[in-house]
Amino acid sequence: MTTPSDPNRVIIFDTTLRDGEQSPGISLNKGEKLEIAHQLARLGVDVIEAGFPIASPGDFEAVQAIAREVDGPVIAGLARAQAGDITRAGEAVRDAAKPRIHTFISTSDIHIEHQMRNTRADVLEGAKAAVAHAKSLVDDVEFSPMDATRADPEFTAQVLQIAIDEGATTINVPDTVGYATPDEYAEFLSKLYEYTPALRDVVLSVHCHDDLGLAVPNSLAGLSVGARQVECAVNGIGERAGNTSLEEIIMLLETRRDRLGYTTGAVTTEIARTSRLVSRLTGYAVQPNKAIVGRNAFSHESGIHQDGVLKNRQTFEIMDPASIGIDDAEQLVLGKHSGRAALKDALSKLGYELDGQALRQAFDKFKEVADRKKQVTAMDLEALVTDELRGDDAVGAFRLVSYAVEATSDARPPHAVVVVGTPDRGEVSGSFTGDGPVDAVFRAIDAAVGVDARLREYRVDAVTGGQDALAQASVVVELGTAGAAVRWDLPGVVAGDRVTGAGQAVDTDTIRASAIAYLRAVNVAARKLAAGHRADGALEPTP
Ligand SMILES: CC(=O)SCCNC(=O)CCNC(=O)[C@H](O)C(C)(C)COP(=O)(O)OP(=O)(O)OC[C@H]1O[C@@H](n2cnc3c(N)ncnc32)[C@H](O)[C@@H]1OP(=O)(O)O
Ligand SMILES: CC(C)C(=O)C(=O)O
Repeated sequence: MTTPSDPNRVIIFDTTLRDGEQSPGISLNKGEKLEIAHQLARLGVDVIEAGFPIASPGDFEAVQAIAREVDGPVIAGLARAQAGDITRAGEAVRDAAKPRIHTFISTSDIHIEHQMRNTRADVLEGAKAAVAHAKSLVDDVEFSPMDATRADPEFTAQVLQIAIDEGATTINVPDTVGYATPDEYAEFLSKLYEYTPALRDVVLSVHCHDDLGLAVPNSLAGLSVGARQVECAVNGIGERAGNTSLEEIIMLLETRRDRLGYTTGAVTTEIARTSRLVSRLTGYAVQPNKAIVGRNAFSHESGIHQDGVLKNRQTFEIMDPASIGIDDAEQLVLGKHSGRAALKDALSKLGYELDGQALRQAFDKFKEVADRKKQVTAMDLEALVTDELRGDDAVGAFRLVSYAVEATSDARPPHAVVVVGTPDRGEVSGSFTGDGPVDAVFRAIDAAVGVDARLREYRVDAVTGGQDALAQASVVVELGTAGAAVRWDLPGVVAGDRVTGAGQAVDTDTIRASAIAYLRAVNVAARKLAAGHRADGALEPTP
């Protein structure tokens, strides 16, 4: 490839389809590799390392298909310093508009002695032959001294000199086992420049692994001493702990261009889509707190942060989610650390404009739920607010004060004791032994209040999924004066009237939600009775 004229332009070399695919459990077929390669081209990467053609017929075909079909980036195939590998890689990338062969051989003594079981002289010879062979097939040849950061820099420099002499146009210095620290890596590269001045005539590349979590900092350190190509993989996948994460390095360079001065050709708005595609096709989920593409990367949960973001996003955000292609980031996540500002904002998005006492009430309820529930979703919030807005637990109605239920798996039937606040008689209590815990609570309520309500419908739904989901209880009761022991005076109640009342309530505790819903249903029915409604809904003229 032609070297960019801007000296600070960083070449993005994507190895998702080669080193990324080396992650345990990942195996991409030709169609999947093509789909990812097309997306990488849309993302504007400069080089796609499409695979290791000697590895399998399938990988060869995938590299060949990418070379033939994907326009824009350089298409590279990896090859050991072996004639067969290089020939195969050459065949695979031949039809690309911009083909590259990337060949490598180790320069560390540990690899020379224990893996390749040969000598430094063999490595010098192997590198020379490999680069010469690759150069006979394509113009664009990249050479890597594998395990360089654990190798003798002088010997590595000697190998690099040979590779450059044979026509390598990019020299990539891998931290193969993710061992170097940023200072060491920068120093190592500086030494290579010192020992091999010809390195200034080619592109120096960095390829870092994340074994100690230093892949991105090491890549940045490499750039600081002159490297201008970064090898990286989407979502940071790759051998063992993975490679430099593509989205992190690109957004680091783009976001901190003010300080660092580097540019890339990346279309950053394609980052989120690329991450999702790679995650879906590889089966590798992205951790929620992953920088840039994690679900939480643009979310704020705590009240102080949310308040700041609502006032001005820059208070707690260094990047705009839209810049990586996220237009609908759920920025404010409601949980136990959230404050009124975020709650008010979330409610307003749901169409509820709450202030003053109503907001305070909703906030208290929200905190109560958030203490028991990891995250309060929009659906939870809506259920809570409508619950709160029903407001019929207030003055003039029955309201649940407390309940206790005893339910066991032995023969004893469940027993409930309930205390209810009444409009005119203070707190009254009742108890009942029922068929089930909910039945016991409902009948204990009847006993406390002094009604003979008939349960017509009862349903419990989970508002959202998960173990800590809010329960929404829906109850319909029928209440009548005929034969019922109604022991309170309601103005206008006519003997023989029967009416229905419906109530709903939301709580993390199913029994509590059920009890409140039941009392609300009783309140509604009692109000209807007082107003002279019949069970069929028609108005009964009161005498
Ligand atoms: C750091 C990296 O990520 S390097 C890339 C790693 N990626 C892969 O290995 C994925 C694809 N690999 C494969 O499919 C297989 O390993 C193949 C097809 C390449 C080779 O398979 P095999 O011939 O069965 O060899 P095997 O994998 O058992 O061993 C690797 C051989 O390559 C040799 N080798 C390793 N690196 C190099 C190199 N850069 N140049 C030359 N030879 C090398 C080893 O010394 C060993 O040779 P030996 O069998 O004579 O001891
Ligand atoms: C082949 C080389 C570049 C490699 O993947 C490594 O050393 O990690």
